Amino acid sequence: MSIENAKKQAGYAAVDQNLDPSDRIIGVGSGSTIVYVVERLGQLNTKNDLICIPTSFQAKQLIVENSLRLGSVDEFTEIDIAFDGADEIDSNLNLIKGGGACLFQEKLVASCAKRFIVVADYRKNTGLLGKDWRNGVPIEVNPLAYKKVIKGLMEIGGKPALREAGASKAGPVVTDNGNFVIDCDFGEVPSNQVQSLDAKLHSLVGVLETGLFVGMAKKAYIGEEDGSLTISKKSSKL
Ligand SMILES: O=C(CO)[C@H](O)[C@H](O)COP(=O)(O)O
Repeated sequence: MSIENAKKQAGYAAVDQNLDPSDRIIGVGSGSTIVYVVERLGQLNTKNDLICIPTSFQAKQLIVENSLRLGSVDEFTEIDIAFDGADEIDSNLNLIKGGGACLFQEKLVASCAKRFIVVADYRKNTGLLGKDWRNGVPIEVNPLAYKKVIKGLMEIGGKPALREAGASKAGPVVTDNGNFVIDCDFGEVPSNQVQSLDAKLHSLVGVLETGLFVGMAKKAYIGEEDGSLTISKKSSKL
């Protein structure tokens, strides 16, 4: 089974098994796995009843390309269900997100959602944040504050790096919100320390949002290498 098929399996099953007939306002995450969620939403007979809330420019394009109705999070602050990908998932369904630099809008939409469902392929489900995702925790920062935030991150024991755009643009990545992203390596972060790390990051002036999603996900749909599906649930929230 290819990685692409694992993503598709997770995306389709997440929609089929979680979308209730009464759900109207749907949060749409970003990345390559969410493509299959939106594809599935676009196949529904009831698609015209749904209003989809994007988390990025990419998500907006996906919604429009699949002939779904587009809404905005400043119009709908109560979202029935949101779907999104993840860069790494721990055993308590804490997440690292922001590999695609969309973490602020992703967290905003997830925070508005009654149910937040993660879709991913098997490489993401490591059980421990920082285990295989070695790029660090993505942190969105105001450009004026980036040097000060880098200093603060080093003081709390991280190894920060300003995310560079690479071959497509000279200089740093600029988010959909006009900010920079700092990726900060903290090594492996045990589940019971994710929340306190997130709080430390938020205490730095200039940090808009972090890619640590603590206790937000209700379920994770993981497409496995052998073609099977794993569904992880957060027991306390179900
Ligand atoms: O957080 C994200 C973007 O900011 C993505 O959801 C995350 O990077 C996962 O992407 P993919 O589905 O392509 O693996």
